Amino acid sequence: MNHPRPESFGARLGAAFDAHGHLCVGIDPHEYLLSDWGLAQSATGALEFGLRVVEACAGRVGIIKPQVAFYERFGSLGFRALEDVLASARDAGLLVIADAKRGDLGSTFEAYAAAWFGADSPLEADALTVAPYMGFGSLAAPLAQAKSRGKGIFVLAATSNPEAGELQTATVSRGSQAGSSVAGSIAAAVAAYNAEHYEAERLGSIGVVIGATVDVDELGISVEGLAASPAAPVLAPGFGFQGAEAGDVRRILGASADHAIVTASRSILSAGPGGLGTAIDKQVRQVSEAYE
Ligand SMILES: O=C(O)c1cc(=O)[nH]c(=O)n1[C@@H]1O[C@H](COP(=O)(O)O)[C@@H](O)[C@H]1O
Repeated sequence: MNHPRPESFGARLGAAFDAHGHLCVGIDPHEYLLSDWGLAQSATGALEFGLRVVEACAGRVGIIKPQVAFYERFGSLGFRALEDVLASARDAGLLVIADAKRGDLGSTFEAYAAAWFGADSPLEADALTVAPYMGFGSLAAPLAQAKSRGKGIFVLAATSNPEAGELQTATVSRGSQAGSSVAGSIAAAVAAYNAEHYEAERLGSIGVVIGATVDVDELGISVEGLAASPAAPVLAPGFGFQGAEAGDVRRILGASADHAIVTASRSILSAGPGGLGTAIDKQVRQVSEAYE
């Protein structure tokens, strides 16, 4: 069933929060998960895996996040499988964040945006994760394309991996954000972009990635700045397998928790195909209790 979609990504995200809460299920067909699920180590196995997750998510959550790398590893057949998973998610009315963590400069980034945002692209998704480490200005083309096509972008700011702090706490030496941490400068740039380009909306369409395992104060991120209207959505992976608990989302993200996407992959997917629905229901309950 195809639902008519509101115009901006931020508006669609707000509708998904209202209808289904804040949980996002990641689709990460790790090698060991394909084995545990009794599926082949192939694009066909990853396709079957993705389709079953989409089926279990439909009606239970509003947002999914396929991890592109687990499809890319099977080459063109893997991309074909991902295209089918994306099509099935679109048909199910799920909001799709393609986790491809793309990062490049100007005109090259424009081509990535065409791949993930193009209306006639087989890889079309609602939003894309991007890396800003070639400078926030390198995101100009995808930011403009996101705006014109009603898509969203999640910019890595403070990632959940333990080694990330070495770079992301470093001090920016030049420009309008001089003196801020790298993570803080990205968060501030995203907030400023939303204020300028999505001023009339409750939620901006440009978000940040903040791992649920990080200390936002130590990273120099202003969660109040992210929560100011229009609020920046926060994609927060790190729940479950990486150790963060959904019940702690308000403590971890403070004022920006209200606009957070609570993301988990392995902790849910390890329930296997038979237990997936129950595992999602349980996680949805835990997340909604955290928001009561
Ligand atoms: O952008 C992401 O989604 C992401 C950012 C980050 O800081 N940490 C992080 O774990 N992720 C992704 O989120 C997913 C986490 O998976 P689990 O640890 O199994 O829940 C993986 O697909 C990661 O690539």
